[in-house]
Amino acid sequence: MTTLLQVENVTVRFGGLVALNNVSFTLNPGEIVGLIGPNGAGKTTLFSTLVGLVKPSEGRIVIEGERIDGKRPHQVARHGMTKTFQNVSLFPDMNVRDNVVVAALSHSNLADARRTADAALERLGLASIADAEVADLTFPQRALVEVARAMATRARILLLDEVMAALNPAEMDAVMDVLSSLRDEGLTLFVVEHHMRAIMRLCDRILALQFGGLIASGTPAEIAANPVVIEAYLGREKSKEA
Ligand SMILES: Nc1ncnc2c1ncn2[C@@H]1O[C@H](COP(=O)(O)OP(=O)(O)OP(=O)(O)O)[C@@H](O)[C@H]1O
Repeated sequence: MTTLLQVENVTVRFGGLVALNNVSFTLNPGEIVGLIGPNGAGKTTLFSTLVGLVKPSEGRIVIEGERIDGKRPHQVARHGMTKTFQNVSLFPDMNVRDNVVVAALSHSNLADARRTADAALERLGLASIADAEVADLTFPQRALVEVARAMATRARILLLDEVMAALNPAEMDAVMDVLSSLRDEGLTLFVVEHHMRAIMRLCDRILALQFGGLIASGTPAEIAANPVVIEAYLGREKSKEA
């Protein structure tokens, strides 16, 4: 399979703190990859680094043969990778369509941006609420509008940062069905979610971070059975739930 994104030996230091330590992995077209790890493991830093909000201290990030590390977020978006923003991405005073139009304006004039926005809303089953105010939406609708905004940038790699955080299990299942269908159409999703059930059900592959380093990578079943991951993360979650 052709590699879409290649992350090679990426290290990020904030002063003396090593937030990411020599991280390497690839993402392929049409897969959903989860990123897990305890609080402070470096998940947000990795997402921010991928989209150009944080510059790596060392390493290379390559999309289809072109280096994107050191580029700014709007340039990275033009290479096809964008990220949702945890809880803060939507403009509450604007309606759903305009929230998505704003994202599409990064590459289009207004008329094209409106068409792109309407197509994304239609694709995600949100056409009927295009004129609704964001403040009036349910949590699952908000989650899908965030995904629509990311899609409207024409990204092929969507980094989803806890878009399902506020959802109940049934709502999560509905959003996961939509995400799976986007994957089946060829989009690549890289997902941070604290709900382990969602991560395990949704992802084709999972990467586990601890103290800024990748400690494991594998299918959900492999990750769930990995003693290092259980010790670092799942064990704590299980003991929290108990
Ligand atoms: N801008 C920054 N300046 C200094 N230190 C930072 C900065 N951003 C993150 N860090 C530190 O880097 C480490 C990794 O943080 P990060 O937020 O990436 O972890 P995380 O896995 O996303 O955690 P959480 O699950 O709590 O969101 C932490 O020790 C954090 O305090």
